[in-house]
Amino acid sequence: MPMKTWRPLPDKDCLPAALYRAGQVREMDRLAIEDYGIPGDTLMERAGQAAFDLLRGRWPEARRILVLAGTGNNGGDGFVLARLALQAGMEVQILQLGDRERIRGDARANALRYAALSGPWRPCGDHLPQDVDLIVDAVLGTGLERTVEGRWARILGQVNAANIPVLSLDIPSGLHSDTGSILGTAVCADATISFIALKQGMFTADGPDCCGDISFHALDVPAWVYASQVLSARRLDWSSQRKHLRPRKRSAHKGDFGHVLVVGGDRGYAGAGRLCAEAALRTGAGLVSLATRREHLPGVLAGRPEIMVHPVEEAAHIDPLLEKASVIALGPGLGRQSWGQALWQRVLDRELPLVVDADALNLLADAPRHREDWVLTPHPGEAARLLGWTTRDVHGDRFAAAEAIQRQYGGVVVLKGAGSIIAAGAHHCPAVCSDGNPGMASGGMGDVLTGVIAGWLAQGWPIREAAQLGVCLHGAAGDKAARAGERGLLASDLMSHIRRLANPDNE
Ligand SMILES: NC(=O)C1=CN([C@@H]2O[C@H](COP(=O)(O)OP(=O)(O)OC[C@H]3O[C@@H](n4cnc5c(N)ncnc54)[C@H](O)[C@@H]3O)[C@@H](O)[C@H]2O)[C@@H](O)CC1
Ligand SMILES: [K+]
Repeated sequence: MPMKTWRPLPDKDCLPAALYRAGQVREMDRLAIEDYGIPGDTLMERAGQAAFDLLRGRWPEARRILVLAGTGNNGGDGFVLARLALQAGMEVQILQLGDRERIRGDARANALRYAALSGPWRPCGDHLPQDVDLIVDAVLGTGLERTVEGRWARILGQVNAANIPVLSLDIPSGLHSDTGSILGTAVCADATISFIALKQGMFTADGPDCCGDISFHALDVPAWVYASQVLSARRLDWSSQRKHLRPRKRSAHKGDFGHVLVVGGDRGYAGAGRLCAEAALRTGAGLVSLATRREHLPGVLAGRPEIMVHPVEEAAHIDPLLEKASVIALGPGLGRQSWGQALWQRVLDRELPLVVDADALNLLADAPRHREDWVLTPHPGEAARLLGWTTRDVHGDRFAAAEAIQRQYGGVVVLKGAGSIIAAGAHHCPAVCSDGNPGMASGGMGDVLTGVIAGWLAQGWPIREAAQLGVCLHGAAGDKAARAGERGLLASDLMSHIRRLANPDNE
């Protein structure tokens, strides 16, 4: 059999933005097969071939291939790949999870084709062979319907513990296509090649950890098949968002770019307000004021004199500042004491676009309100409080959590964490940001995000667009800063990158 030439692994920029749920991809399969007349066997052949091409390109030295196969069509893809590998002269073995008698249809046809070449195919015992160069995970795909347990869980655990590269077909086994949460146990792959459409769960919660490098093959399914489905989510990154930015007019003055008022920084939290204010300035806000405790003034001014710092000891002191502001960022270091509570109440009475973060979200959870002109930026713990869910529930379905907060509280919700989700109401599909890295799990990063979103709002962007631009700019700045290492990354390390990225022409 002639060997296909290798196409390089597409980088993130080449991945489609449209994301779907497993049920939608199943419907696309059905349409392609029944209405367009592409035999299911042909789709499976294309899937196995695409995966084999990727394998050859990424691991050219691999000779000994172990394919872990389930009993569904995901296993069928694995049988195609196994046959192609065998025909290419590789040493191949298939370990079967589940009863091989249950394999049906196209998967069965491909299992028999493989067996006809005398390829080793044996039931999976309790131990994973270690003398292989590569493991192909073809156990479970979009058909995952319950928790992975027993022998299956033990074997997937051994796959993760072995120091052997793993390629997952379609989606890592055990990862839920719709939520990105692990059902019991899931494979953590080095690379995943996804077929027909990207699944929304690959980009949030456990998805990024499990998938490794994501690659995509449409299996030449025609465009109208995609048109039959409304995408369930949209993948965003800075490289797509930056296209919305235009150079400033030469005649611009600072009044054109708004005035952000940051409200926060109770005793002991001076840094939060300062980080937020500086991030708004670096994003391009014309003016930034910070309303905070009197004792924080000297420190903030010494470090960043461009921030107009105002002492606010009583809530009424903030009124003149509210008159001048065009956007408010409320919450960084606000605390939940009487000082923070009084400011929260005072600010809520004004009709100004708001970014609400940190303790302001906890105050909101205590006394829920609904507004359309705010961006709420909870992390999973704050999201859980807003909803009365557990943090585990939030992690279990981050899309549902973000949408539920949006329904209850209005505006635009940014659910932070790996694969931040932006929910903006029933008329917009949720977005998930694929920028960012675990180095950003450190104090002050949320304050910077709040400032960045407020910075875009101040420059006139509508709240949904400001939230999208903000989340992606923040994630991309974090990725740039993390080039020097994820551990030890500081929130303030993002500032110079925010500035550079916010000016795409200068990058
Ligand atoms: N024509 C098609 O439908 C195509 C399907 N493709 C592949 O087919 C996959 C979907 O195939 P299927 O719908 O057959 O589903 P899967 O192959 O993902 O698995 C379904 C089987 O696994 C069992 N199962 C589900 N959860 C389990 C668990 N936790 N523990 C043990 N067993 C479990 C189910 O009972 C069922 O027997 C895709 O992910 C993709 O890899 C591709 O070949 C492209 C074409
Ligand atoms: K899989």
